Amino acid sequence: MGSQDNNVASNSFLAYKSAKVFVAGHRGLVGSAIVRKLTQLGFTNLVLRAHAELDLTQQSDVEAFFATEKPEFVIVAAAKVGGIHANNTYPADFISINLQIQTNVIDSAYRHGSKKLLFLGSSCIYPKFAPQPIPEDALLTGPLEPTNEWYAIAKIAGIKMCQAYRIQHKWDAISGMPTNLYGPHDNFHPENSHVLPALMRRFHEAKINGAKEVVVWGTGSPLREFLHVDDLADAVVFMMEKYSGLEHLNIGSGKEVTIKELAELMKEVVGFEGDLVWDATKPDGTPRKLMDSSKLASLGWTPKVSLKDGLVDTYKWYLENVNL
Ligand SMILES: NC(=O)C1=CN([C@@H]2O[C@H](COP(=O)(O)OP(=O)(O)OC[C@H]3O[C@@H](n4cnc5c(N)ncnc54)[C@H](OP(=O)(O)O)[C@@H]3O)[C@@H](O)[C@H]2O)C=CC1
Ligand SMILES: C[C@H]1O[C@H](OP(=O)(O)OP(=O)(O)OC[C@H]2O[C@@H](n3cnc4c(=O)[nH]c(N)nc43)[C@H](O)[C@@H]2O)[C@@H](O)[C@@H](O)C1=O
Repeated sequence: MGSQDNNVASNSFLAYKSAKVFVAGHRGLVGSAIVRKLTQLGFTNLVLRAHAELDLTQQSDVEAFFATEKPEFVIVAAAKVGGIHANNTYPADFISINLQIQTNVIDSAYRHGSKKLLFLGSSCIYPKFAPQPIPEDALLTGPLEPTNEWYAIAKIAGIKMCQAYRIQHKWDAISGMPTNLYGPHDNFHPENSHVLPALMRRFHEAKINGAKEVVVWGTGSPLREFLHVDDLADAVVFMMEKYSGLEHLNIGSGKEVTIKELAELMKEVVGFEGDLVWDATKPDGTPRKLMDSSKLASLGWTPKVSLKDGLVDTYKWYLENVNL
């Protein structure tokens, strides 16, 4: 599969900065980074709706929105998102809300004439014991990681829906599968967030309160691949311009660290001087999920932000915006 699928008309994205672009989920970690990137590039006609203005689980509201606005390009960064604890605790929300949002948006975008849509999944779509680094064709080759299988099933359905609309309707719907992300506008909730923002907040509060130790979940041995959200936004724009194919594409940094290494680095960046205590009653989740992002690399995209620089940047943002 090349970067272009010959059966589907490919539309330049970057040539028309006045084109109407709907970024669903623009207040979240990913959506806000995409809006920053598009604004920097000179896009002048972004269509944005906060959750309170348009609930994307409501089919008739989504339908009315697309009928009125008719966006030419659509990027789906709205979803019910959370870390290992949230995924494990609210499986019904993760499967049902995500299926509803993506089904409503993808179908309405197609029927109201959008030229191209990019759907975002996640590296959790792959089997728990997939070969490492994980190639795109490992999808649906084995059982999923139980802590996030409900979310993963919804995301797999999103990939398949884009493929089905491409095959049946010759419509330019593509999918990107990002690895674990972080950066400005992340969710810093103490329990429901991902590991990186959770630890940033916990170390920061421990430093401010003079605590002697910080509790970190699990054993510290799982490996994770982190990508700064500005790199992800860059990859999304790159795919909108350069990629038109049936297969989803992995979007990763290619660099993995253990959770223990992440915790030590976070401790250094935040400036906490106490000890780490491991809570092995909390789940580790999948042992390793390094993605093979060589297909995206072969089209010409590479990440730029190192984990250390990204953590420093994110902590600065946290101090200025969250810790008021
Ligand atoms: N964060 C990560 O590590 C990764 C994220 N991704 C993917 O990137 C995408 C974005 O994730 P991320 O930015 O982290 O998530 P966030 O939770 O930061 O943002 C999601 C956005 O979607 C909005 N949203 C949720 N439900 C609805 C709804 N019913 N109607 C309208 N808007 C809604 C949220 O609004 P509100 O907060 O008001 O509900 C929020 O603005 C997701 O598809 C996710 O799977 C993939 C891999 C890793
Ligand atoms: C992006 C990705 O995100 C999720 O999968 P995950 O990678 O397992 O996510 P996580 O960031 O929550 O945990 C990573 C590791 O870190 C450990 N860990 C330590 N201390 C804390 C802590 O304080 N909070 C959290 N959340 N984890 C902690 C934790 O025990 C685990 O070993 C799914 O939503 C999945 O669907 C998905 O797509």
